Amino acid sequence: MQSSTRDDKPLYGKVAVVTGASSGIGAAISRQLAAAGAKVAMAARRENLLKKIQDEISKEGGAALAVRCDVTNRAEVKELIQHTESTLGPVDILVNNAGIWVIRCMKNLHEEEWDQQVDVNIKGVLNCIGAVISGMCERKRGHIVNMSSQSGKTPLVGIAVYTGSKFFVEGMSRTLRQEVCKDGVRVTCIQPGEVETPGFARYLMTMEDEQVAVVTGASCGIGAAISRQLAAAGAKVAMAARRVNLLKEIQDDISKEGGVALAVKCDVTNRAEVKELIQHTESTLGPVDILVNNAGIWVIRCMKNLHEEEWDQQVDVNIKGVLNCIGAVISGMCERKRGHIVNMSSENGMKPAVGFAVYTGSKFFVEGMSRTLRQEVCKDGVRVTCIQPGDVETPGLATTLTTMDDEQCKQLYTYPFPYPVLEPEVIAQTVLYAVTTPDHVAVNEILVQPREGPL
Ligand SMILES: NC(=O)C1=CN([C@@H]2O[C@H](COP(=O)(O)OP(=O)(O)OC[C@H]3O[C@@H](n4cnc5c(N)ncnc54)[C@H](OP(=O)(O)O)[C@@H]3O)[C@@H](O)[C@H]2O)C=CC1
Ligand SMILES: N[C@@H](C=O)C(=O)O
Repeated sequence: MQSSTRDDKPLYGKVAVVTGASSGIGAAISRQLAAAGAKVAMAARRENLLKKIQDEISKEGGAALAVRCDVTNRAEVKELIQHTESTLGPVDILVNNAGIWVIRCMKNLHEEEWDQQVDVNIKGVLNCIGAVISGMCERKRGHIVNMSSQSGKTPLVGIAVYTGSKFFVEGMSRTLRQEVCKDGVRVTCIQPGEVETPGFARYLMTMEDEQVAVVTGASCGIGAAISRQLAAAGAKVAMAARRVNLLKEIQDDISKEGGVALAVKCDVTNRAEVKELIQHTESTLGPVDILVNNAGIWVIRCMKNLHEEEWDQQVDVNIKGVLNCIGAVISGMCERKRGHIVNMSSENGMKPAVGFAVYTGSKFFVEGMSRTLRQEVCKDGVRVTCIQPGDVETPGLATTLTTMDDEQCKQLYTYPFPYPVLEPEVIAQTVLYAVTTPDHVAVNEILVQPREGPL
């Protein structure tokens, strides 16, 4: 069995187990992980299909192992992991992809189908986690990726038991994440919409053609990282903020790297300035393909302390500023039948946090508006993505946490954090991933947090 020889591959030397690997998403995941340098144990009941994929991966210079396994059989799952570990090494990544669904209303009472879906989608996932979790925690390293579904978030007539099983995956995953986050183990849920398998092999994260992106809040922190990343991927980037001196420094850096960037002074709370930003961008770089609404501010202070001017500032930037930018690009994007709006939300768009009430409200606004806008423009060729970061090391984070004067909040939040937080580049990568997927693909939400700071 050949294994990856180049150690510049991101998963070089890692061992991955992928269930449901004989077709569809599981086969595509296996190929992608092998191409990234991992040694992949592919598990499914149809061993003949696995061996075909194994041969294809080997011809590409990858390392794959075909293992017949029915995930509903705990003994077979334990054998799968033992065989993998003795052949390839300790398991670093488990992808619980095996799953089945039947489209039939419950009132038609095909209870044996209920049992089958529970056995594969719930017990099968638990069997696999049970076989790897102790080893991962002992090694202080591991990643469990559970294939959930859009049905893990919203109900759909005819697939009640399937939906229930994916809600199980979501709930169990969120709890397991909290349990093992300090053991060096990460837990990720993937929530696909309809997927036409067989898979597609095009490598993501590269831009098909020169696209024009506008990034607000680009003078530092996450916005600066996004600008650099998009420019490096080939986009022409208009960077907007009030501190144009900082923008110009970043523009120079990008130019030295051979990229194309424009520094534009703009206060997103000023609608006229935003319209001028877009007009200048379109006349200089071309029609706007991507808008990244990144500019945002927050103040850590309990509402009862009544700093109402801070409330207004956060509403003006995080809500009105976002609306001003969308208002300046949405018609053009719909006319061109092409566009991508990326709204920088936050983990605080998903949960409350003492001291962040108005900020949290602004991010909940972003989430609700984005979900609705997405439905309005999805047939106009326009996509809307929300990025939901946990704590990210930026000037904003450092400033707000070190200048906090609210006693109640000072008891709650320490800085630096007791665990590693995210780098701005990590968030920039999520934006690049979302905007480089093919037009028919919509990455709607990406929640990315410090491993030890899960929701
Ligand atoms: N850091 C974190 O932990 C997290 C941040 N986020 C979100 O990420 C985004 C960026 O945060 P982060 O990089 O940390 O913040 P920073 O404070 O480091 O940077 C904020 C950026 O926004 C710009 N900005 C602020 N107000 C305005 C305005 N009125 N008009 C134009 N630009 C403005 C600033 O530029 P200038 O002052 O030059 O105008 C700066 O470039 C925000 O939306 C934030 O809510 C979400 C989750 C976590
Ligand atoms: N880290 C928060 C801002 O400080 C956020 O999650 O947005």
